Amino acid sequence: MPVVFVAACKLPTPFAEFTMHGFLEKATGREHVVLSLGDVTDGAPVLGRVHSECLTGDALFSQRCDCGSQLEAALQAIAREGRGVLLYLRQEGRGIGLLNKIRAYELQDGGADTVEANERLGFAADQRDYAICLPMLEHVGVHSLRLMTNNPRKVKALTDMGITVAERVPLHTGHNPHNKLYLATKANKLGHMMGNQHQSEADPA
Ligand SMILES: Nc1nc2c(ncn2[C@@H]2O[C@H](COP(=O)(O)OP(=O)(O)OP(=O)(O)O)[C@@H](O)[C@H]2O)c(=O)[nH]1
Ligand SMILES: [Zn+2]
Repeated sequence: MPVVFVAACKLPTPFAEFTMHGFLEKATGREHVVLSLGDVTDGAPVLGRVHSECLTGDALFSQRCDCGSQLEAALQAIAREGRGVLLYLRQEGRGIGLLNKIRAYELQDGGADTVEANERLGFAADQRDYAICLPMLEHVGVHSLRLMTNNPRKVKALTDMGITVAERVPLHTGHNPHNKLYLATKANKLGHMMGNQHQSEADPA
């Protein structure tokens, strides 16, 4: 088992009182969490978000990306529904870590885009591995998601490991003048879907 469950507690937030489930990834020592709300074990597709850590956007209000705004919007949507899960994965900088992300930002300050910067540093454009999601979702009893994301590779990664993604729910928020090029590059080079169309299993356009 790549991750082991360690402990769970209540997590009151401005949006709702979630339950926070903590996990340890044995190979790396990374600590991940799932926030859950309501009964997510009844088998019906669960509104969910698989969020990759972004210290700058999630905690420090950076406008270089859309992460903080997406995190808040996802938690609000789950709270509105009264039911859902958010996986917070410690995959900072698409898996390259905070200091390398700062190196990548430095290159971007000199004109590189987000993909070129990673490649110049010797990394793939996206080094994330979603394998840990399966045991985390199994632990909280979720097998089917309505996934809030614009990233089709995230949908494919979860589907390939046996999670049903019943619907992709677009998550367009946090656009500002500082992240215009960043978002355009995600759409052009990383395949992110910037349209607002919801996609369901029955309608996999
Ligand atoms: N290497 C690198 N990582 C970045 C950069 N900007 C944001 N990130 C990281 O990218 C991750 C978020 O990925 P995104 O590509 O923004 O979005 P996503 O998770 O693939 O897709 P969504 O589900 O639609 O949000 C976080 O781990 C951020 O720290 C960057 O310029 N370089
Ligand atoms: Zn970010």
